[in-house]
Amino acid sequence: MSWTASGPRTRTHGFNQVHLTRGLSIDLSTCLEIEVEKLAFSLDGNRIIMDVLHGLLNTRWLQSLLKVYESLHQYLRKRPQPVLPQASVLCREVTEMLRETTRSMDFRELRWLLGKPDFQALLSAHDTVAQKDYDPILPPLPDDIPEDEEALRIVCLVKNKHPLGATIKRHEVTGSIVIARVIRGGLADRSGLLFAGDQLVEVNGIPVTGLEPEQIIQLMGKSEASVMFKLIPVSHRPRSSSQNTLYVRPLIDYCPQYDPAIPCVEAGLTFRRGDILQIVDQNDTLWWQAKNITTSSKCAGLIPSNNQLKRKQREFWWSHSFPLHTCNKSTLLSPVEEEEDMTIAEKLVETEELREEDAEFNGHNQGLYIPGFRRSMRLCRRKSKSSQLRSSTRCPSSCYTSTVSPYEEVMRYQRSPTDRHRLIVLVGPSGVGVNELRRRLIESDPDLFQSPVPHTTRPPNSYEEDGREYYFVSKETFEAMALSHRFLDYGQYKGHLYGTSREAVRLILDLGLICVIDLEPQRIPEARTKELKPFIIFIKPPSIRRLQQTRAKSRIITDYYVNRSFKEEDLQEMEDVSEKMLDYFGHLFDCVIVNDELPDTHTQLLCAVKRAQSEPHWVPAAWLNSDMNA
Ligand SMILES: Nc1ncnc2c1ncn2[C@@H]1O[C@H](COP(=O)(O)OP(=O)(O)OP(=O)(O)O)[C@@H](O)[C@H]1O
Repeated sequence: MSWTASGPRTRTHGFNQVHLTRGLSIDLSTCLEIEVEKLAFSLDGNRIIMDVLHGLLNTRWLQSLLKVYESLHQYLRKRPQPVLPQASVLCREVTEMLRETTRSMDFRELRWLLGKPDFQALLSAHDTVAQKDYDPILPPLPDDIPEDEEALRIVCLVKNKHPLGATIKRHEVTGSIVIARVIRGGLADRSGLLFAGDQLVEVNGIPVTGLEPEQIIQLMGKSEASVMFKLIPVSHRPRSSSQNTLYVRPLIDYCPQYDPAIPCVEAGLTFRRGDILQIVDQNDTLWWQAKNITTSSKCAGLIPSNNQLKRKQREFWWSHSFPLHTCNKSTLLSPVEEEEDMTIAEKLVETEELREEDAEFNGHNQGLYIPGFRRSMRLCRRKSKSSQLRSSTRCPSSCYTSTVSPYEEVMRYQRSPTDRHRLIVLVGPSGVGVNELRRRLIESDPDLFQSPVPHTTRPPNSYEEDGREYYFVSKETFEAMALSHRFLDYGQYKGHLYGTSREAVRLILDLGLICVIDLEPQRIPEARTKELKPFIIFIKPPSIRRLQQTRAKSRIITDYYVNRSFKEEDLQEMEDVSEKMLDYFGHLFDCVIVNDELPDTHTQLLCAVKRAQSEPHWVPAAWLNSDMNA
């Protein structure tokens, strides 16, 4: 059809004159065409608008949508009725008739076709729809239902592909079989007819007296569509707990299959460290019921209670021990330890070392000074990072787990525009690009992002200003600050102490800016406070192959005179350390970003930082409850 902007043609139907619901006298696309023609008239032939409208009308998707719409309309008008409600009966009759005339090959083939299981299934489906027979057929109720309804209850549950959602046990005193627990959200719970403590009398008409719980389970498994229970209701139903819903972040992995203590493995809930669990039932002191929000589990499952976990903490089903150890060295590194961290090669070339201000990026960029990027600061951090990661892997878990709850209570927190910004913490293996990304972030908007000025015991150089490159303090002052936990992290490099203080961070946050720091993962607990509400971003290396490709021209910061390029073993170590960090500290990371192509990573980081400040995230409940210590 050709379109002109010359005004209406001969057709005079108006869109609003066509009654769509009373049956389409013309089809919908014709109707729209007429409307567009009318518009052409009123738009005085505006060709551009008309072309747009015609283009739209002729798009494939709109045409398809209109076809669907019209088909549905036709269906609604016709309201098709089944020709006969029992096609399978007719099929049987035809098959019988064909049996009597078996001479012809065609008849035999037709009989074979009609008898095929898929054809029979098709007819059965047709009959179900034709008869609108969607309800399951329940077995008839027994005749001998006692008059006192509460004395005995008959419950018939229709099975589906999900488990029943209840466990049974033998009562310790009476020896009778009782419902041990009803799993929240499961079939039994949704029926509202089974309760913990109900005594089981019969299953599918078979008395359970003398049967073992396992035999009863088998009995239930045998019934196909439904299962019928005869029960003596529990006299005192436990009142459904009115506690507020509790959310926790487990600090361990848990797999019911490896827990010999769980009352029913099938009812157990698997979770990983760092998942978010919604605790829906705490009535049992040993086994709670929870849903895994992270894996979107619909039905609750059993998880060990806090007390149970603490009791079990040394048993083999702990797939990972919790890595944060209170015994981690909080004292300052001794010179001897520092010495140990240096390789032989580094010691040999010590005379050639760079002055720290000669580093590749020392904070000066186009008139803007960004503190915290000096070589000494970074190298001291790297040394303490590697030594502490080693010490945490050596240390037995018992020193920590005996004192810390295996579940951390969490809540949703969304920063309000009047709150201070959340502290942004970047974590990653050495060389992955944490400093590069931090620098790019700050340079992208220095009026919003800032890095705290570190403290050092090193004497200032002539060109340095106190409070710009560093806060220059005495060793005594530094040590006193460290002892009173005023540093988020600190370390020693070539006899001098370097550290990032809470005050320096606070100074930035108080200005309404976003403070960005990098931390070694062992120091994250120092920063996880109600005041700072840190958002922790893990910078992960890509695959070794991608590292080889992307880091071909990159330089690794060293003690040497020249920062050298990455060697194969550097890349491998980066991967290994990254795995370890994720393994030990993954549950503390709010976000993981793979640093593959630098510009992409920078964009992702920027988005993550914005989300941290404006979207809700799970945080420790202690950060939000005024009566809890944080
Ligand atoms: N995605 C990337 N592609 C290419 N080069 C990169 C990428 N990310 C970082 N680099 C480069 O890799 C080198 C090391 O990065 P950077 O100094 O930021 O590491 P780091 O994680 O801060 O290490 P450290 O903790 O040891 O100081 C730098 O030369 C940096 O420019």
